[in-house]
Amino acid sequence: MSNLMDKRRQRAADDGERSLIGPPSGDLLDQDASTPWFVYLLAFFSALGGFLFGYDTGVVSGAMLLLKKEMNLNALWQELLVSSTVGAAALSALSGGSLNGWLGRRICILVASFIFSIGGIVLSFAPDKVVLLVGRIIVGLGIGIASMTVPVYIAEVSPPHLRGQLVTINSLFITGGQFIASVVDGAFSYLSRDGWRYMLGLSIVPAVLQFIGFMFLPESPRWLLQKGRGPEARQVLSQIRGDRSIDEEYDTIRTSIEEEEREAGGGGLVILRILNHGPTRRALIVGCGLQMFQQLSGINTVMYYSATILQMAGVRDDKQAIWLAAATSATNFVFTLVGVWLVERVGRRKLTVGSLLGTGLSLTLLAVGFLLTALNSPPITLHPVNSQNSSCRLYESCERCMLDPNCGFCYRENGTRVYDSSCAPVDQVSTDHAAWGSCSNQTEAADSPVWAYNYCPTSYSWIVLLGLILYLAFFAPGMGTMPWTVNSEIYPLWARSTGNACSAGVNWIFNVLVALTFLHVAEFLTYYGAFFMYSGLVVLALLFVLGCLPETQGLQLEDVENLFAGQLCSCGASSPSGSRHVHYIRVKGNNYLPSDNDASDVE
Ligand SMILES: O[C@H]1[C@H](O)[C@@H](O)[C@H](O)[C@@H](O)[C@H]1O
Repeated sequence: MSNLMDKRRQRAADDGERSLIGPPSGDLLDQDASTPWFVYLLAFFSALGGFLFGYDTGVVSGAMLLLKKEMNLNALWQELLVSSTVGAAALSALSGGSLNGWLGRRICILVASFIFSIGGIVLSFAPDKVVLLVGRIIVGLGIGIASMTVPVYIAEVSPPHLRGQLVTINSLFITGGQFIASVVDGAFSYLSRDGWRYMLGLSIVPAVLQFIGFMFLPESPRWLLQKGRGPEARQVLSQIRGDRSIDEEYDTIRTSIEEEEREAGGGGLVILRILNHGPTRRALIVGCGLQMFQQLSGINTVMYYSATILQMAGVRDDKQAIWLAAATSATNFVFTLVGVWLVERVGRRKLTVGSLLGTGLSLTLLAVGFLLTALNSPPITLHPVNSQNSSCRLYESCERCMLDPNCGFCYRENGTRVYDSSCAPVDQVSTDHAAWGSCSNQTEAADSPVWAYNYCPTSYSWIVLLGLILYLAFFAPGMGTMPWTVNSEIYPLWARSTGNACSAGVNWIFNVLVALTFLHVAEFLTYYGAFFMYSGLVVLALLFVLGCLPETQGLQLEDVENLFAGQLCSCGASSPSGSRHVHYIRVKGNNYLPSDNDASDVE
């Protein structure tokens, strides 16, 4: 298929020479033309899917604080309510590929927003934990479809020079959803009865808004053309491109679909065709690799663990911790905005490489903070007699005690001095207090002992806090956004739905894996070991990106495939300008006659 791109580029160059206005880079011309507001409207309504993804994954932590008290949820049920959504998202993202190719992007977004609405209703009226679980699974099904469809839809309707920015807006909406969820969690945490119903139910508002919006918004012109619905595609394209001539873009898409279909060899399972075809196979490896490394960089662990990091730093009050956790999501959101701003300025590759470098260093800083904390872990001074038949009596220091999920560290403090410390078993119903002893009934009194379930008091908490902020500042603009953006643009049309379904599925699978393994990894490797391990994984990610991620900035979607023509890890070497498709604008009565409608001479 790279031959076909070469042919097209050759023709483009020839045409450029013939053109009276010369062969300027089409990207420059595209950038000069103003972008119709309609494209922004489309991006906004689609990105509501990203918002719901962020809201529904983020809101559960605050809702759980209330739910576990009201419904007496044990650790297994809490785990189930969190992971079931992510697990369901993995399954629906994987199956969303065929749905997307068959029904189209628009219908899939409508289906996702319908599912989100039903999920929100089920959750907010749930009478018991089983119905809650059903609601969380329904919401997960919506998240999976939205996470793979929305970036594809935005990429397909965007003009090339804005594509990166508009798709990255979807990631901005994801972190925005997580931020709003944390604010809603904070606000409703004061409502101890039924507060969770509002937290979980509020997602109905954006879901319904998106559903109504998409009843009136058009299908992707690329999908329409692929289905042979040319006139409709032409109509949508002229609607989203405003006054600009769409002939060149329309013909490029049409020709490329025809050539793709001829060369990729029709029938058969798309995934098998992808695997048998070098360039798409390589694109799939890059896409899935990016999504895998996004999760292996530990973002969700760091976000989830931020509440504990804040407790380590001395925040004792529950309410204060909830609001500071909102500040963590706000940091993630603000730095995603930096990504939206940078993506069309520095390109995807540089942004990802820079982000990984910073992420790796911040993870190392986090690990060093935890290492210093462990090395200076306070000793256990009290060994109450009734702890004899629990594993907690075996530990001599806070570090070992808090790493055991059955135990917590109970102590008093005087300034930075820790005294009267013991290792006590955790209450089976709630990890908020010990099963017995002085930490079993927590009071607000200033002299009451402190119950540290999964952390140790330390004077190095500032290093950990600094590591956390730096981590988010580096992760969010690059690794938080680029895996979604790059995946929306690296596959040819025939492989786009399936490619995105696979890579989004990989994202969700690694999301569950990291979440389910973190506590065990911490138990075996300690916290600093776990964070050193994540930094090691980031080094691998960096090597992968340096070797394999080509720059897709400014290219028309139809030309991106060409970047994967060579050996897999020579991708990094390809320069965008070397493979850039040459466009030129047809000027009526100048280099373009109204009767000139031959696709072959417009490329
Ligand atoms: O891109 C997003 C974003 O970075 C979120 O903060 C994270 O929770 C998701 O797992 C990730 O896919």
